[in-house]
This record gives sequence, structure tokens and C-alpha cells, in this order.
Amino acid sequence: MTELLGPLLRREPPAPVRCALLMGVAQLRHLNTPPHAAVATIVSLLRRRGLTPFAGLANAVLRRVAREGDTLGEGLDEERLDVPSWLWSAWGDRARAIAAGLYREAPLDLTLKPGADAPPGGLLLPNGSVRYPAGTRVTDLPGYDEGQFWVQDAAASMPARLLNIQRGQRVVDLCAAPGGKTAQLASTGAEVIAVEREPARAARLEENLSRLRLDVEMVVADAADWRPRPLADAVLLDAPCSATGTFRRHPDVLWIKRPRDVLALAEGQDRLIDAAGEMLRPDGVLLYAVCSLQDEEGPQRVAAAVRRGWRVEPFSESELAAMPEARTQEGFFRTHPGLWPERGGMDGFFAARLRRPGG
Ligand SMILES: C[S@@+](CC[C@H](N)C(=O)[O-])C[C@H]1O[C@@H](n2cnc3c(N)ncnc32)[C@H](O)[C@@H]1O
Repeated sequence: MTELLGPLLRREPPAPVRCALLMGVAQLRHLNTPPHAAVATIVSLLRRRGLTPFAGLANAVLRRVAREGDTLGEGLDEERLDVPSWLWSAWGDRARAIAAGLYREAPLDLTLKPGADAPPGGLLLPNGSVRYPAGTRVTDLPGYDEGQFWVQDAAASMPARLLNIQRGQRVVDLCAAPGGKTAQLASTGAEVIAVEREPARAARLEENLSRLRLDVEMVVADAADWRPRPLADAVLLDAPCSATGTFRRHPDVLWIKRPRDVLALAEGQDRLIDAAGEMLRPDGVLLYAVCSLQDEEGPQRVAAAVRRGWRVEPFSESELAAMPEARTQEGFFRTHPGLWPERGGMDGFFAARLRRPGG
């Protein structure tokens, strides 16, 4: 949008005026706002902010964008321009496919409790999630109050499915709130301990589990310090991350994160992976997951874990039969918002299965 605006301005306007113009361009180009409404909104916004001298400029520029927007935009590589350069480079040859997800609003995906019926109007996805159009309000769907399902993007539902936990096993769910993965684990009949550091988020997790009528042991603690007794058969670590994979729901994430944030998060991820190692019985399994598109938080964390003695246990083709496009050569699970374009995309996720060092 900045590139579209540039040639229409003879000199750089003050920052608030530029912001208002960008809002106008976004309304005209992306939100299908009728031109008169977009122009009137921005002009009146400028007047109310004491920027009346710029009202004429806004009027002229935005009318021109409304009239000639398509011609003005010709030759601009919108996908490239809508992604910060450092992320575009970091995404490498996946960048264009990932950026395609920028222009699709995320649908609403549900995970059903075993045996529950899907509310009408949904599309059953190959992985078992049920998809509803963007904008659907989950609380309006029949079965919500009875705890028959919860909101969880199709890609986000895969790590817990891939852990393939069995009834009676003891599983620790680290970094658990708001509890989508906890609910999946608890639905298997496993003994689940959910660990969440933030008390307010832990309270939300408890509320969610109570609506779902699922039984879980809750621990409010820092996963880096807490240890279970007896040790666990499996740990699911949904580690705090840059969350770049969630940009369809949180578009600002692409613009507020910096490369140094990713590096700091990676250090924390290594610490939590090794903490998980101290929670597992010998030969116990760790499912490491992040909703990040960044190599530093995915494959590079696994490579670092291998250097510290962890073993990778690749996901097989049959384990990922429902989402074959998500299986990497190394046997990791990796998705991005450009996948499943005909079905409405999915979040970006990374997951790998690791065996405990010395196990
Ligand atoms: C990505 S969200 C987890 C989403 C969740 N697993 C789900 O499927 O609904 C990350 C969560 O981890 C929590 N968290 C971050 N660092 C933590 C730590 N060191 N120990 C425990 N919880 C932590 C955050 O408060 C946040 O609620």
C-alpha cells in the first residue's frame, strides 16, 4: 500500500496523515468499502484530529486510488510487498506460497469430542477437523454449551493427534492454555497433567475444560522448573514462539516481531525441550510443536536437540496420511497458511517427535 501511495504524493505528509491515507487505501483496495464512504471517513478523521489542511489532499489522493487503483497497482508485487523483508528472506522458497495465505480470512475449525456430532453446515476435513466459514460464531453452534467441541485450527490439531496417546498413559501438556491440545489429550482417556505459567490463562484453561467436561490435573508453574512424580510416558511441548504461523488471525504478528525476538525465543525453546527431557521416563516421547514458520524455532531447534543427545523419530507417511503435504523429508510436520488453498488454508505449524536422551 505504501508503494501504491508513494507516486501520488509530491512530498511526504506528516506521519498521522500518511497513516490515515493508508487506512483509506486499505478500505478501498482490500475491504470493499464504497469509495464515497472511505473518502468521507478519512477526511472527517483528519478534520477531527486537527489536520484539516490535509483534508483536500486526502480527498484527491483517495478519489484517485478509487478510480485508478487497479492501474496504479499494476506491476507491483503485492505478496512480496505485504511481507517484511527479513521474513520474506527467512521463508526462502516457501515465501510466495506462505504469503498467498495473507489474502484469505481464517475459517473457523472445530475439533470434536470423540463420538460427538458436528454442528450442521461444516466441512469435514481429512484430518477430522470440521470447518465453518470465516466469521462463524462458535457460541452460536448447537452443542457448544454441552461441550461437544472446541475451536482449534486444523494444523494446530495435528501435534496432539501425532502423539497418538493411549488410554491410561501419563501425559504432560506443557504451556497448556487455552487448552486445545489439553482437551485432545484428555479425550483419549489418558491421565493428563496440564502445566501453565500464567494464572489468568490457567483459569481460562480450567473454564474451557469444565465446559468440555474433561478431567485434567492442572498445575500453575513454570515448565522450566516443575517436574512430575512419577515421570511421564509422553510430553507435549507447545512452546512459546514468534507465532508467525498465525498471521491470518493476527496480521500484526508479522510487523511487530524482529529477528532478535526469534533468537531469544529459540533459547527458551531449547531450555523447555531439555526440561521436558527431565519429565520423561526412559524412552519417553516428546512432541515438540510451535505455531511458527521460522526455521530457527522448528528444524533448527530439533537439530540443536539432536546435538544434545535427543533422537528424532520421524513421522511416517501413514501417520500423516490426512495431510501428506505437511510431511517434510526429515519426517517433521510442517504447515503454512498457503496450504489447502481450495479448502481455505491452515495455520503454520511445526512439530517433531523426539526420544529422550539416554532413553
Ligand atoms: C502457544 S500458547 C499454548 C497453546 C496451547 N498449547 C493450546 O493448544 O491451546 C503458549 C502458552 O504457554 C504459556 N507459557 C509460556 N511459557 C511458559 C512456561 N515456561 N511454563 C509454562 N507455561 C508457559 C503461555 O502463558 C501460553 O499460555
